[in-house]
Amino acid sequence: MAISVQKAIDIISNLNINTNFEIIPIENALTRICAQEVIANSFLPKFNNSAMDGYAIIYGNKDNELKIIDTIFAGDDNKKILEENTCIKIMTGARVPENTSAIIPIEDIQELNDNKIKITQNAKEFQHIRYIGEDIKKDDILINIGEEINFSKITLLSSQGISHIKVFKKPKIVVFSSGEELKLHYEKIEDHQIYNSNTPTFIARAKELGCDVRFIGQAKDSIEAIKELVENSLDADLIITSGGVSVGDADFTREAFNELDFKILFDGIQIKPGKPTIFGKIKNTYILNLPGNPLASALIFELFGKLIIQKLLASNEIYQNYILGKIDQTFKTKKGRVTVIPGMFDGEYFSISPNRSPGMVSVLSLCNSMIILDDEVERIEKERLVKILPINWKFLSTKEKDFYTHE
Ligand SMILES: Nc1nc2c(c(=O)[nH]1)N[C@H]1C(S)=C(S)[C@@H](COP(=O)(O)OP(=O)(O)OC[C@H]3O[C@@H](n4cnc5c(N)ncnc54)[C@H](O)[C@@H]3O)O[C@H]1N2
Ligand code: MOO
Repeated sequence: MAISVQKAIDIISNLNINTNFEIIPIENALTRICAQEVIANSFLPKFNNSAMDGYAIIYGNKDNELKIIDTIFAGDDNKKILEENTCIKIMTGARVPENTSAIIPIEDIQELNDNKIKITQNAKEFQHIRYIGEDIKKDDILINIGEEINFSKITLLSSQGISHIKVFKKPKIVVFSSGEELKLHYEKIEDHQIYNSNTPTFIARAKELGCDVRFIGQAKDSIEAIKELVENSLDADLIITSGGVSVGDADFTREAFNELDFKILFDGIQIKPGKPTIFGKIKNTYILNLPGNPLASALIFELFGKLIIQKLLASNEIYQNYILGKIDQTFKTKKGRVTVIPGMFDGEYFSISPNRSPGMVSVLSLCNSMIILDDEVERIEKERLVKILPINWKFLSTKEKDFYTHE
């Protein structure tokens, strides 16, 4: 029995995932999910320092002639302090003398004789001093468990001198295909045969999402052949396959799974396209069987498969997020089932893809997003705001959101 979209999401978000971790150099950590709370071990800046090339002064002396008594470069361990009516030349990033109360940029002074300067512009007390800890405080949480290590996290880690980080192991995903009419792109095909485009799509997308992906081939149309491929892959966290589950005479996938003690988590989702989606588990390996129709399988992958992968990655972003944009045309549809509509969002308007039959392969190459209509929607007026779910940009949320477009 097909379940609701909400129920499918609940099942996915409540999956109990066994996670493993490893410790790796931060250089290799990009896109990995952090498995530890990273705490700042020092203040940043570590010391008060100059934000400008200029002169450290005592603010109360700003209207006087000031004698230059020293020069400090970034990295110097200079302990000299200012005396009345003196200044110290200082470079950007250098530690400021302890009693500095302003930095005067080099552009704002006039050089006088006798190694003296005069300030020619207005100055404010404490200007151009970067204070200890104003950026990061010691013991601040820098990265939470479940956050993805991206470039800006690498900035944090390296700024603290953290060389290694604990991350969750990449999930192992196995992809195989069934359906003897399908040939892989490197095989010769006859006129009556078609290329398998789903399998390479899942492989590419699972890799993009940060998984270790293994392709184990094409099953012949027999229960035994499919069983063999599945049994061979039970070391994986997730097996993704497509097709072979509808009512056709050559649809053996379902029987093969059943013979392997398949525990069904859901069998069918009340959604269009993509109803014949099956998700379950054989031993410790999840199995996602997507519809054979290429567009249906790709959209279902985006809506549900991506969330399953986020769970397996141990990411804390396990829900869809959306962007609000206007629809560029009035749209009519039949109500009664949640509908996924692919389209192109240009930053302001969402344009529904004119082609969107579930069996098409070309559609998503011209789309960057989708909208999800709830089962009550019959008509959406032009210019109305709709909730746009990005497809090939990762735009997810740590909180579950209502992403339906309501009438
Ligand atoms: N009598 C009925 N027929 C169908 C129903 C139905 O309810 N009653 N549902 C239709 C819907 S909706 C879908 S979706 C498909 C689901 O079929 P399967 O998931 O079992 O997939 P297949 O029958 O194997 O293939 C369907 C279609 O997709 C093409 N395909 C399959 N795999 C690939 C691949 N790896 N790469 C490219 N294209 C693929 C396949 O050639 C078929 O054209 O069933 C409908 N029929
Ligand atoms: O529902 Mo099928 O999933 O239209 O392609």
